[in-house]
Amino acid sequence: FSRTPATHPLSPRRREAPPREGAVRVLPMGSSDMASQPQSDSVKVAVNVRPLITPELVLGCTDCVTVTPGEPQVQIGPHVFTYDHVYGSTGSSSSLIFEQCVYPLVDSLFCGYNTTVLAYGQTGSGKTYTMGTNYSGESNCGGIIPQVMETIFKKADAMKGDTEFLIRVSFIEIFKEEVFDLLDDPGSVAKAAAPARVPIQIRETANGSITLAGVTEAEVKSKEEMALHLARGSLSRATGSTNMNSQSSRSHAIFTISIEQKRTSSSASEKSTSNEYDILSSKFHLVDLAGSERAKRTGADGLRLKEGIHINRGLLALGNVISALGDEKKRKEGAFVPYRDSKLTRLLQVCIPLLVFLYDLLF
Ligand SMILES: Nc1ncnc2c1ncn2[C@@H]1O[C@H](COP(=O)(O)OP(=O)(O)OP(=O)(O)O)[C@@H](O)[C@H]1O
Repeated sequence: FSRTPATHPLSPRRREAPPREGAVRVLPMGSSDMASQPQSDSVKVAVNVRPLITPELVLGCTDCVTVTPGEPQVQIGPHVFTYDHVYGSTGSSSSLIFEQCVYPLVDSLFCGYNTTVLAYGQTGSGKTYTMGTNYSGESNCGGIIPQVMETIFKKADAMKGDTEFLIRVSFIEIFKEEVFDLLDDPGSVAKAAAPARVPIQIRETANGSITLAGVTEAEVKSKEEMALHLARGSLSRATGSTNMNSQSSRSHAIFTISIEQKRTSSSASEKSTSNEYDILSSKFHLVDLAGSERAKRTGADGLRLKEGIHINRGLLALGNVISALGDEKKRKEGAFVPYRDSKLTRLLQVCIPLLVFLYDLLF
């Protein structure tokens, strides 16, 4: 069976820092199994503060984010924000992000939970770098996605004595409010502007789950094979140059790893006595959002400006969904959650239950 959480109520943050302006809300899981776990284990919100990059140093930019020593807290001017973790700058080393925030999710994946890591932040703040979405098999191996891939195959290898695995990947982007399959055509590069691209339709099944009609789900047998799909999809992803990022992602990208585990016959007899599963299915969604942007600072006009408007609209819809889920009173009253306001929230509706926000900071 698949232990996909069915609902996803929100609870207030455990720890508050004055003032609360701009604080990121936390989304806990909702199934009865998950509800029995401590909230602190369910959801984490982490900030990764990237260092200044060469063009910024050339312009004489300086850091304006201060990390409170020994605390997962950042200060920007008079405002203080507290999270579960703060990485980069004088906080913990960014190399710990995977171990502390993501590794436990890979464990959950193997226990049958759907899990999600979502990178959110201003354009140029380092989301793609942190997620490792552009991993080509050589560079950027410190990114989250390559480490997830490696860990999944290591775990699967260790379990292959009594478990069969079917591992598949899909890779989609939401570009100007249309969903595109990034794995549908191996040969094409930079297809975003090509009129021939046919968007995928989002469908809702009778039991309320969201599916993407005809999306490519490629079976993979090794980390290398999975990395090839990631690299191929990333090449197809819509990117463009703005004043704030020479290679700015112009779409929200979701790389999904699906795992089906089946006990082999040697362990089947144990299974019948231990009331275990036949097939356990779970998904890991790795979401690299396009960055929020201000046209004045990105210098966007024409097509870029239109893209920016779509990006901001999707992010605003995501914020509204999170706010709606975060209002405990409204939630208890069964208030409306505006999932249908954008394709992004529609798709994330299925993966919001277990969510790690990676909040990349750049000021
Ligand atoms: N931790 C880091 N250390 C060094 N360089 C970094 C780091 N994070 C990001 N960068 C650099 O900063 C630049 C912007 O990063 P990136 O493209 O990942 O931003 P982004 O948030 O994905 O932007 P957008 O939303 O526009 O796509 C890149 O040149 C990247 O190499």
